[in-house]
Amino acid sequence: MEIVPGFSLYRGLYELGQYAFSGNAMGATGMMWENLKDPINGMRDILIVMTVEWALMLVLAFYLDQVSSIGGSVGNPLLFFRCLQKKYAPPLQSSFVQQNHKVAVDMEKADVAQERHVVEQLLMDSNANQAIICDNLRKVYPGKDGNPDKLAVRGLSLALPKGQCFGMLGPNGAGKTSFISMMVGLTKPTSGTAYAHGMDIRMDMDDIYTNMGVCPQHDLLWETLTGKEHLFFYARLKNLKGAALVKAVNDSLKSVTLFHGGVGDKQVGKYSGGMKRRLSVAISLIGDPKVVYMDEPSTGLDPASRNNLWNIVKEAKRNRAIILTTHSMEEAEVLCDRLGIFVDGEFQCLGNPKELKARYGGAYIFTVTTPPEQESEIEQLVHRLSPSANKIYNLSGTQKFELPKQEVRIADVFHAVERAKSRLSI
Ligand SMILES: Nc1ncnc2c1ncn2[C@@H]1O[C@H](COP(=O)(O)OP(=O)(O)OP(=O)(O)O)[C@@H](O)[C@H]1O
Repeated sequence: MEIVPGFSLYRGLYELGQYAFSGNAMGATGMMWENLKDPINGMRDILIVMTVEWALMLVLAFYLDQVSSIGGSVGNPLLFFRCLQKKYAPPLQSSFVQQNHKVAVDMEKADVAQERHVVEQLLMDSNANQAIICDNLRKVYPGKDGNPDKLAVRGLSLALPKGQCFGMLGPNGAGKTSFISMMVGLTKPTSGTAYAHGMDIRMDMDDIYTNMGVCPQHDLLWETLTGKEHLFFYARLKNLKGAALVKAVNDSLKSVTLFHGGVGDKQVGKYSGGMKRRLSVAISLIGDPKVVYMDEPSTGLDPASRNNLWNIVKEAKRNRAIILTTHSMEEAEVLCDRLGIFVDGEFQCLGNPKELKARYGGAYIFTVTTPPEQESEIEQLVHRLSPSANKIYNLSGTQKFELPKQEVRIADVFHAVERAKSRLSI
């Protein structure tokens, strides 16, 4: 019975009480140290049992405490020990991780680290006059249906002055739209923040909106409204009124070449893709916003419409800060003063487009336009010239390929094209 902690405690107290009672009656002392050895009172066994049980209960209490904090692994004690091992494992040596004989070094690229440093300095300087400052911006989408969390943007730091167009160049799923969504207030950052002219995107979004323009990735237009009506609507949201409102709308239509011939008065449903995209850009620029975000503004446009749109953006960037996302290095080169290659939620490098191209560009870009039915012949020709050529663009007969520099000679490409001209309409 004494193995049960409550009974051993009771037995010990009882024996102490008995000794005290009889000692009191006989004018002697109560229990002494030497009485502990007496096998009749069993005090020694009681103390041993209680000491051992105290140690066991301590371990059990620690286990239950850890299990409840790990979350429901009572049925799997191994999981507990694995977690414990992980939790109390010695820290890894600095940023070196030895994995399967490969040494991975977690090191931020020099230009990205430099940008982070600039941002830190600017944040400490109360007179800093930057149009946009992003401070360690992170976006994590919680995992659903047992899938792990998705880290879409991993600690992005960026400073952008007025008059600069910054390009974010990256593949699908890199996190460009997630970044823009945070900047325009569609989603909240998981951590970090950003400032547009000193206003915090976490608290001052209402004020930021009055000075911000957005060209979303997909045109958000009403098919039954005219281009002009769209611009009137958005201009009024920017508090334009009276003559200033009419002038702003007409100037805007002219700037995107939708003014003449009454195009601005046609319903948007009748617009071509290029016209819709130009209207979206005009909407983003109406009301003279000081900060503009453009998410892949030229996606899906033919070369002529794209050039047209590029001219509009070039003109627009003069007195504002623009952040533009794109898949095209060519677009970034034409429009952007500075460029960041954005992959897997973080910048891989930052710099001006020429600098980055000189540093990393190992390929020629070969663009060719033919009637659509001759596309496959062009593709075969390119692969004969350069077996590992990569097609990066294809739209109604216009194809663009990346040819690795070490695989082709420019002269061979020109000769091949000259010969092909006799059979193809290049
Ligand atoms: N609401 C969401 N919930 C969960 N995951 C998301 C959500 N939105 C985006 N993601 C994931 O985050 C990652 C980044 O997506 P994002 O759309 O920002 O990339 P992107 O660079 O804009 O791609 P694209 O060029 O195709 O538009 C992707 O893996 C995507 O699947």
